[in-house]
Amino acid sequence: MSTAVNPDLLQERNRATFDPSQLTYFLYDGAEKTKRKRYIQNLAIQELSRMGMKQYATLSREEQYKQALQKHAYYVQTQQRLGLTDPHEKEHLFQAVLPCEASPLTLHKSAFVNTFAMLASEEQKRKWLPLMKEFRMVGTYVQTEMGHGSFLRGLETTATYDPRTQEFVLHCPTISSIKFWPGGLGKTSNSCVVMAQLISNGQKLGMHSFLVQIRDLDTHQPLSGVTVGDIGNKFGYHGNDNGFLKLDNVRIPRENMLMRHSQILPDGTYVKPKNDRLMYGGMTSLRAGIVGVVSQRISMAVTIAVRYSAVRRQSEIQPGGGEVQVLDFQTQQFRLFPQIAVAYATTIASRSISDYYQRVSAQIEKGDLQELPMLHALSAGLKAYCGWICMDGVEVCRLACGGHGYSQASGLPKIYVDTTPACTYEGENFVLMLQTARYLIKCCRKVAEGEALPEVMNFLKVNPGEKSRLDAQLFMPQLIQAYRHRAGRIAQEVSQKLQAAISKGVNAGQAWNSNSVQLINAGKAFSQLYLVQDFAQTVQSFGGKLREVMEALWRLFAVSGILNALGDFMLDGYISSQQAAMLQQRLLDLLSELRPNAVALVDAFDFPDAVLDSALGRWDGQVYEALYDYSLRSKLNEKQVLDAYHKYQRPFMESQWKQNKAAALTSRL
Ligand SMILES: CCC/C=C/C(=O)SCCNC(=O)CCNC(=O)[C@H](O)C(C)(C)COP(=O)([O-])OP(=O)([O-])OC[C@H]1O[C@@H](n2cnc3c(N)ncnc32)[C@H](O)[C@@H]1OP(=O)([O-])[O-]
Ligand SMILES: Cc1cc2nc3c(=O)[nH]c(=O)nc-3n(C[C@H](O)[C@H](O)[C@H](O)COP(=O)(O)OP(=O)(O)OC[C@H]3O[C@@H](n4cnc5c(N)ncnc54)[C@H](O)[C@@H]3O)c2cc1C
Repeated sequence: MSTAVNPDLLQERNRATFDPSQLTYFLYDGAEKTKRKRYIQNLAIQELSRMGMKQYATLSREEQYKQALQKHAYYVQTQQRLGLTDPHEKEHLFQAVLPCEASPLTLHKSAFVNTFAMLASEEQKRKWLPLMKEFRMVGTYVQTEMGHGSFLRGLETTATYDPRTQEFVLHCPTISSIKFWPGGLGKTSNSCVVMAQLISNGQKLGMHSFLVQIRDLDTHQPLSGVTVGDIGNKFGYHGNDNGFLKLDNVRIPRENMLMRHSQILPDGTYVKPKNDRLMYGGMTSLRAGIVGVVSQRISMAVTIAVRYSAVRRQSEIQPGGGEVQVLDFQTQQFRLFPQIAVAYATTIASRSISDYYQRVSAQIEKGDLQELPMLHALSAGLKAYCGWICMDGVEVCRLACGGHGYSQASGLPKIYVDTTPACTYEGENFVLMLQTARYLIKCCRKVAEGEALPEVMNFLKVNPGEKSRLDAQLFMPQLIQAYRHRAGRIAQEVSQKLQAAISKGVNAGQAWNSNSVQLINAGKAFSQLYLVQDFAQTVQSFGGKLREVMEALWRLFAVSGILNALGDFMLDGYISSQQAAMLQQRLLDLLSELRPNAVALVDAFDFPDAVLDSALGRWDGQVYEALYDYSLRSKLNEKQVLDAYHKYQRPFMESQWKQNKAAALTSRL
């Protein structure tokens, strides 16, 4: 394969008006840390290549599972060998080892060990954490059942305390109570944190967590009373053995209930937690983390699509003027540039929600639960909103690559199937957004009662007759104010509708359901406002040329967000039709303004080729060579004439000939 860089890509890089390495340093916290990231990733990529790892897309499901295990083992061992302690460095390594390749061991640390550490008492941690950390216990987080995932209070698996033996009896009483979906459960885990309804002294005490061993630690055979296995092929995620688990009167010692927040005493007496939502802490942590996962996925997808669009030449703009880079079509820019903006906006939001999570967790550790509701509302809303826009964005990128985007060689199907479940796992997005809306409605009531709100919620104090002062300059404060007004107006309006329905005697549940489409819209508007504000704040920290480019990108994010939900902004007359027309024109101007920097903006993400795993998104732009090479490696090309030809195709063809011969004979008679 040629080693030269495609001349179109070279020219794109030369015409950029800013230095992309400045942006790379922003993303990876400086030049030194960027260098270190590159060292770690290159090392892993080279070592894995020497170990003979195969391209994910060319493997069968079983092979994907096996290779994911092999790679995950390499990931943990390399972490240890390099003495990595910084979580970012671990993430860089992980990205290079398992890029969008689901691993059966992912949940061991992120969900099993972390949830255990959050919910176990100090004594329990002393006993079990070492076994978990040295992978003697390999585990996952087992909550969802066949019949219930969203509505946790509906879970049916029971943990009944038996004071005579001081044990819990874990039992799945119905087919719908079989645990279903947990990652790594089917074949890999020997232990798990199980969520079950606690029953003691005949009292139902709600959902609690239990440490349950499901397989023998040496033979790996399922223990007595345990039926466990893989749930079968899915939409994607094939490296992961998402599993089912049926517990049939399985007994575990009393000490296996995770007792940090609530306890069962030996005689069966129940000690309540300070706040029963603390049990949900593991989910909150994962939701905050998912914003980072999906932002990485859209960043990868848009890198591929923009580089490919710079290399791909097809059709003429000027008849006879020669074929142009497809990136020069306004429609291509209209599809792709907002995705670059989404990639940066969500990356920035992922950092701030992660910082906020750390801050509030530290307060919770000290017993201060004041910010828990806000953390829940924000992590749920951002997980859902960013999940949606990143999933949609990945698909936009795939479609923008035309036919080749449909090939696994593009890397885009692999990214898509790895992004889309983020809209379902860790809380189905609509369900989560309704939780955010629940918080917004509570805040609206506070406004009505004249109570103080947290600073970030002050947008709910809406000025009803307000008109936008937006003009063609697209000043930051006016754009942000548009989002504040819209989010406040929608939340207040739906809050009033709920109040009105309730005062007419409609019960609260019915009133909620009848307004839930608008409640979702309120949650989205709030989450979008958060992204717009957060992105704006970051842009203001840049200087020089970089600031100019990032301000244009921010404006594109803000303007396209308004245009995509124009009704929301115009319904109460806040934005006039003249302003809407002005925004439509300014959006097109922004596309032209950003055009020279499109490639530099995606280059700044600094994804190695092995991470993108894409014939279309290669750094050197040699896409046709890579596509052809991928095709030649197709398993179907291993033989010139396949067995299937002799077994099915030829007999079928011959049967058709015979039929036709018979028909010809009949017609002659
Ligand atoms: C890598 C892939 C790994 C995947 C793993 C998985 O998928 S694992 C499986 C992932 N599965 C899922 O994610 C399942 C999704 N489902 C759920 O999380 C819950 O069923 C629910 C939150 C939807 C409702 O729960 P519910 O019926 O108990 O609650 P309710 O509506 O009656 O509200 C009661 C109060 O609780 C509050 N509150 C709620 N959550 C939290 C929290 N985390 N923190 C703090 N607070 C929270 C709420 O604000 C409300 O406060 P208020 O207003 O009364 O002061
Ligand atoms: C790849 C993957 C990995 C997973 N990993 C794990 C894991 O490790 N551990 C684990 O325990 N689980 C896991 N899950 C399960 C996952 O958490 C659940 O599927 C998820 O929480 C959604 O629940 P559900 O399947 O019951 O959806 P449902 O609730 O049945 O959703 C169906 C529809 O009903 C709607 N709906 C439900 N309730 C409401 C409501 N109150 N208001 C409005 N609409 C509603 C939803 O919006 C959705 O449109 C995983 C799932 C996937 C796909």
